[in-house]
Amino acid sequence: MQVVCEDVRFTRGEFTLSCTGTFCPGLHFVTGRVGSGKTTLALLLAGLLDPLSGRVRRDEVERLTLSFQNPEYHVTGATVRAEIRSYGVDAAGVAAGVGLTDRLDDDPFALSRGELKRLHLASLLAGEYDLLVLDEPFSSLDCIQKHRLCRALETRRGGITIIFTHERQVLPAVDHLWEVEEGQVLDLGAVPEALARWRHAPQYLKEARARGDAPENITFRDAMEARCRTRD
Ligand SMILES: Nc1ncnc2c1ncn2[C@@H]1O[C@H](COP(=O)(O)OP(=O)(O)OP(=O)(O)O)[C@@H](O)[C@H]1O
Repeated sequence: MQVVCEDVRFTRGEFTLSCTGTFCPGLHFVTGRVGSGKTTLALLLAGLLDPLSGRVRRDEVERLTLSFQNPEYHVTGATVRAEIRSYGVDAAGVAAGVGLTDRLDDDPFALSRGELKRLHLASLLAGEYDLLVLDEPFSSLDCIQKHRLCRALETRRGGITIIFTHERQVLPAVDHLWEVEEGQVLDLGAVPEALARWRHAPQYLKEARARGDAPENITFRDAMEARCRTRD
C-alpha cells in the first residue's frame, strides 16, 4: 500500500504546488507556514483536487478519508448518535470515549467546537482506513486532548496516516517528515535522520540538536530523554 505523487503540479493563480514523493504505511507529518500549500496537498492526496499535470497514485488504497480543519464541515447527523453512526462505528462506545454519553440525543451543533472536533476525530479513529489524511487535527483541542490524540495516532497500525499541521508544541512520535515551502513539497525522509533536515522544527528540538543531543523522534519527551542520555 502506498500513495505516490508523480511530478504533481497544481496551479491556482500565482500559487503553484509541486510534489514528487511516496507516502508509505506509517505516520507522516507535514508542516509548513500559513498559505504554503498544506491543505492543497491534502486535497490532492485524498483525490478531492486533480493535479494539472502529473498524477497521484493510490496503490492498494481502498478506504480513504480526509478530515477537514473545521469539524462542522463533516456533520451530517441530526443527533450526536446519528452523527457517530454516519462514520459506520459504534455510537455508545465512541461517545463514552470522549465523555459525551449524556449528549447522544443532542444536535451536534449544540456541542462546543472542541467537543465537536473530538467527536469527529474519535469517530474517524474508531474506523478502519487505508489512508487517513488529517488537516490540522490539533486545532480547537486543549492540551490534554492534544496529548490523547497523539497517543491514539501513535498506536494506529496498518495504514497510511498523514498529518498536516503548523502546530509545534504537542506532537506525536512520527515515522516520516515532510515540509511545504511556498508550494514546494520537500520529502525530509524517515525519522530520526530527517530531524537534521527539518528547517521549521520546534524550538525544543532545535535547541536539543544545537547541544549535540540526538532525539529519536519529534516529541518534547524525546528531546528531554536525549538530553538525559547526553548527560550520562
Ligand atoms: N479556493 C481558493 N481559491 C483561491 N486561492 C486559494 C484557495 N484555496 C487556497 N488558496 C490559496 O492557495 C495557497 C495555498 O493555500 P493552502 O490552503 O493550501 O495553504 P495552507 O498551507 O493549508 O494554509 P493554512 O496553514 O492557512 O491552512 C494560498 O496562497 C491560498 O491563499
